[in-house]
Amino acid sequence: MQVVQILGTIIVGLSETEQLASADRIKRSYIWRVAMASILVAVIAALLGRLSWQLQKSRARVMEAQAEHARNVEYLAYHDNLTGLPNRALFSRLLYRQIQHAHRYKKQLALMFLDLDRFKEINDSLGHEAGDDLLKKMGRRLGESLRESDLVARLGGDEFIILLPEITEETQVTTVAGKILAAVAKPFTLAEQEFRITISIGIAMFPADGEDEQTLMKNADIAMYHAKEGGKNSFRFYSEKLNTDSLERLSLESGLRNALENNEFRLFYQSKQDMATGRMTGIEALLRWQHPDLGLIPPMQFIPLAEENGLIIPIGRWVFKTACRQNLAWQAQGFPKLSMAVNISRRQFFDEDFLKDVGDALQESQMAPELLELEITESVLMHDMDRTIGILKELKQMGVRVAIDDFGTGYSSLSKLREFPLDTLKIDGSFIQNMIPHAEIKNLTTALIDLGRSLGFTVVAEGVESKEQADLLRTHSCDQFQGFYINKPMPPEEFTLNWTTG
Ligand SMILES: Nc1nc2c(ncn2[C@@H]2O[C@@H]3COP(=O)(O)O[C@H]4[C@@H](O)[C@H](n5cnc6c(=O)[nH]c(N)nc65)O[C@@H]4COP(=O)(O)O[C@H]3[C@H]2O)c(=O)[nH]1
Repeated sequence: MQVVQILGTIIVGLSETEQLASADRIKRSYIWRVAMASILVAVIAALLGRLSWQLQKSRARVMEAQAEHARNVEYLAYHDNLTGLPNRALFSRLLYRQIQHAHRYKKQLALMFLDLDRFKEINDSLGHEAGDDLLKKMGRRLGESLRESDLVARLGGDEFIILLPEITEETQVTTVAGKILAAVAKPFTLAEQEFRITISIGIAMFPADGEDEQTLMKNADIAMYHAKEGGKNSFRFYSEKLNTDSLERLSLESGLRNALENNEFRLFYQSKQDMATGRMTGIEALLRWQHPDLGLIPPMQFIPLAEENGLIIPIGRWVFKTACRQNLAWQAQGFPKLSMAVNISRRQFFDEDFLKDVGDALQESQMAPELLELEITESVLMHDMDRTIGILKELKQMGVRVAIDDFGTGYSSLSKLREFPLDTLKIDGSFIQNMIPHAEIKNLTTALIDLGRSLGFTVVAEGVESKEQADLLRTHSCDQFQGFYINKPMPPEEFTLNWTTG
């Protein structure tokens, strides 16, 4: 078409230069348009290329994000999100593999079950944040006291588990357990305060104490339970004997269920004295279980069990009814009117029928409310402050007295103590028994006496065993005391006899 135009121009008779100039213009315009078209095509191609590259990149990003998500899900499924340690599921897998390996190469393994002593108390008194903080710090400390090849995991709550592979002799395990106890013994800073924490460790060995995961875990748990029973802050290897003891615990539990019906509980009584005059000021009722086969069982062996399974509620009801009745019986026999103290466990105190049960016991026995003193521990006090204060106020309205028991062993916030409507502060026996040999405990005990008195409480020293202790307490203006130095807890008949003659 353009060639025809050029020929057309020549035909109309223009000079050669003019004709060439015109053809040249048309040619340049043609080249320019071709160049523009090529650039356009190149730009479009470049844009398309970039688009496809971006598409590929974003596809790769999506795939990477999906992989990352899958990795996160897997991490969360196999790790404890508080401490970042492997969780039960991952530990179980790794343990299974290690057992197979140890089996094939005839090696030993050690499984350690760890449980924090009194973790609940810390959680309850300092709050869950401090409890979580402690668990995180504990996880880190455990990791630091082990070798790379050892494995530590958190099973949940305050339970940790450790696997030591390639053990050749038991002493290696003992060394590691000692190292762990020492690492944990250093103070922890929680809620800006320093705390000392202890743990109990139960150890089961592969293959001696079990050849599969379940048996090893169960036996390490049994050993841990016995380490706790034996005074906490210690470790214990599993043995057949421990297993028998655990079976005994089970039978104890089933026996406890029938003990109330079978009338197997007894109350023993211990008196309190005025420090200055030596006059008897009150009586404490202490529970015992007269087991048909095992004999007289002290409360600490079955009360935690009764707390766990809820039996403490009917047992506790029986305790304050019996104690009120006994007090009235003594009054009827002509003995002076004295206060009767009864221990209340946490589960009982927060039970919805608690106030009604106290009221019923008073009404039924016709004992004056001001003669009933309920002893609660520091951990009850700090568990749920608002609720506790509400219950204490209602008890006050009923005229009942309240004592804080085992004072000094918990984590009471001293500044909060004044907010509770309490009457008596009982200093724990462990202070009294250690204040003569240890000057710092003596100072602490006298500080507790001063604190209690300054808050207007009656201060009672528990567990006084010697004249020396009683004399020291007297010089520091303690109000009353209780302990083997005066008398041991005894059955009502013996108590009556003692009262008559003493
Ligand atoms: N080493 C020593 N110990 C002394 C001395 N004087 C008294 N004790 C013992 O110290 C414990 C004092 O009672 P607690 O601190 O309330 O501690 C009580 C209390 O927390 C709990 N408990 C006892 N009876 C009941 C009850 O009826 N209900 C509830 N919930 N808990 C109870 O069981 C704990 C232990 O009671 P028990 O074995 O009777 O032990 C009693 C008592 O026998 C002494 O001079 N030296």
